[in-house]
Amino acid sequence: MSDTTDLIRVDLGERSYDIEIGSGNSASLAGFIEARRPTEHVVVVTDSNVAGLHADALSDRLTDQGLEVLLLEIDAGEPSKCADMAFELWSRMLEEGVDRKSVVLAIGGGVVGDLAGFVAATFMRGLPFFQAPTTLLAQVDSSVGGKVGINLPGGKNMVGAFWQPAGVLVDVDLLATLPEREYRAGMAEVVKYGVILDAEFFAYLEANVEGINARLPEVLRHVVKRCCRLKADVVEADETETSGRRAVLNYGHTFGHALEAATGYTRLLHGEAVAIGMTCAARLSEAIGAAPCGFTQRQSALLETIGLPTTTPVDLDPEELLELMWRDKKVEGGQLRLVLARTFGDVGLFADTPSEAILTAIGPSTRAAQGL
Ligand SMILES: NC(=O)c1ccc[n+]([C@@H]2O[C@H](COP(=O)([O-])OP(=O)(O)OC[C@H]3O[C@@H](n4cnc5c(N)ncnc54)[C@H](O)[C@@H]3O)[C@@H](O)[C@H]2O)c1
Ligand SMILES: O=C(O)C(=O)C[C@@H](O)[C@H](O)[C@H](O)COP(=O)(O)O
Ligand SMILES: [Zn+2]
Repeated sequence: MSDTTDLIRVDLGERSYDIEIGSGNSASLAGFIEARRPTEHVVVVTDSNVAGLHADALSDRLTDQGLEVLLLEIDAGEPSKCADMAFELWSRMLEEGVDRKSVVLAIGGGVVGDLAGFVAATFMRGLPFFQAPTTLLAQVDSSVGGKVGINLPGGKNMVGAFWQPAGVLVDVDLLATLPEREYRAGMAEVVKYGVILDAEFFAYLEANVEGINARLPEVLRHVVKRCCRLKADVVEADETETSGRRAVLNYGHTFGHALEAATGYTRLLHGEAVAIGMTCAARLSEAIGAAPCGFTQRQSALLETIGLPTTTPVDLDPEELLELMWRDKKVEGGQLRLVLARTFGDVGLFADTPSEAILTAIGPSTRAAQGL
């Protein structure tokens, strides 16, 4: 373990918590939990990839340190973020005698975190919940802020809750085993933070693409810390997405979630869908005159250098995608509200965007061209 860890405080009154960021610090997970929610029993939720790589060993360590551990493993992948899987976890917890003194610990990526958090929020009307994120995406975004939930076949994250974790322990060393494609997908959310909140951070990413692609530890630590602080600030200002401030975190997501649903949650990773969605949002921002000419080009250049997709798959029908976009949780009073950009570091909610402009921003479709 490194000598130093960084602590980021998420200030939410009685729901406040720490994000601890370090290298090798997952070795002290038991102490991190017990210092915040004294307990004897931990329900560890993980997935079939993370189990053998990290979660089994971390669970053994918790046991060695005196905690009783129930280890629950789900199949890896987005399709597990569903009602059937939540039902299976609730049922196992009931059978195994989990009670209100137990805590739930997610060890995995955003799928594990969102699902385990939803189960924690609902089992016996709510158990304390900890996150030990193991993907870049989860370390910079999904483990922070308390959005937990599951997908419906027709809509992403359609059932869920705001259930803040009692603590988040980020060990960047765990990223060493992350497959390249998953790492790049996490970078999409990182780029998002630069675009929506911090032009200087966006420029830092542009200047450090080599270090990013090489996963240099100092670059990773800086990236994780900056994203967590930026997200914490937004969540502190608008915990439950009521005032509209939190909606900025949704940049690219109305398009992205439609792409994920249209492809059955199996073809595109969330981060890949967000990268394409951010490109659509940027194009639309320019088209309506909100963002200056060249904005999309600069954003796409960074996404593409990192190896992320920026074009809508040609077999998808823009009209069908637009229909799916109307299921977005930001739809209000019969208006589709989209997060669009004014410039780097400055985005906001826009209503009344003409459908034709949205369809054009989604991009050309060979299906439409073929009259399908
Ligand atoms: N709650 C939020 O605020 C929020 C924010 C962003 C995204 N999300 C959600 O997060 C999900 C995507 O998360 P994700 O990208 O982490 O996907 P994921 O959880 O599916 O993990 C990606 C893949 O990496 C594997 N993996 C995880 N850690 C690993 C490691 N250290 N080494 C090797 N393999 C590892 C997993 O088994 C999986 O196959 C989506 O459902 C998205 O909607 C939620
Ligand atoms: O935390 C948030 O708020 C976000 O919007 C972060 C997003 O990256 C994340 O994908 C989130 O799950 C999307 O939320 P949703 O409310 O649009 O389902
Ligand atoms: Zn996201």
